[in-house]
Amino acid sequence: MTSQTELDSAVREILAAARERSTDGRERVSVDARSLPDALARAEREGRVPIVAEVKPTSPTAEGTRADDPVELAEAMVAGGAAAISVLTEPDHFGGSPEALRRIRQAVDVPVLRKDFLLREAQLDAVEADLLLLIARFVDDLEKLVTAARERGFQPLVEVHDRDELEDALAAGAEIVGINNRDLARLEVDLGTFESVAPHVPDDVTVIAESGVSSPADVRRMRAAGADALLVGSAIMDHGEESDVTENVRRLTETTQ
Ligand SMILES: O=C(O)c1ccccc1NCC(=O)[C@H](O)[C@H](O)COP(=O)(O)O
Repeated sequence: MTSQTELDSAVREILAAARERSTDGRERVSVDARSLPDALARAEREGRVPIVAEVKPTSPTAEGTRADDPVELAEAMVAGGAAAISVLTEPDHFGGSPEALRRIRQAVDVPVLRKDFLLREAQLDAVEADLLLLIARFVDDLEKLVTAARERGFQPLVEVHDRDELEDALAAGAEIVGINNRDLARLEVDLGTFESVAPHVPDDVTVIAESGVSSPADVRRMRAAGADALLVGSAIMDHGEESDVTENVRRLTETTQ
């Protein structure tokens, strides 16, 4: 785990809030998950770039907040060809909620990823989702949380930012790895991160390029570097302009080589 003093102040606040959020009275969930690898394969067969489109009302680096109904946003993303949907459930810094994810998963038929800052087992039970994000940098016992996620039926997506974290993720049994181009210590984005870490991911592991993808040229770059899928939030949500989410997704899913 990274020392707290090395982290951007916004990330320190996010983690502090995650630690304090109550998990009282929760029952353990049991999920019948929709397969992400199957959804990615289907997009490939149908000639779409596999995009995991993110419902992210706001963020510490966003220029504003989108107040649209999250279900309408997710449906619009699927209409644009998204292979899966990622939903921020963090309430204080990203404007998300477990309830928004629950409604979205009911409304769409693609896999839904719960994107949050999960630090301990009881936090996994807030809502049913097909995939759960576990950030290697922030989790003390990654193998324990990967196992706990699988016991509930979730597909864990383990996020890494460098080779050491990738080794930790693989040692913990990760079968789906996200390489985050955003350095969560400084919040700077560099697509070169994916290019440097992805060659070390074994062929039988699904690898997703996360963050900083905003154009067809970025899509081509990440695909050339080996991305099985791309996770895109800001460029689709377009917080400043509030442009058409379906068109924003379609521009990426229809990217040709
Ligand atoms: O997006 C942020 O501002 C942010 C700030 C602090 C911690 C995490 C943050 N983002 C989490 C993500 O991983 C992204 O939402 C996701 O990968 C999509 O990235 P993007 O397409 O660049 O919005």
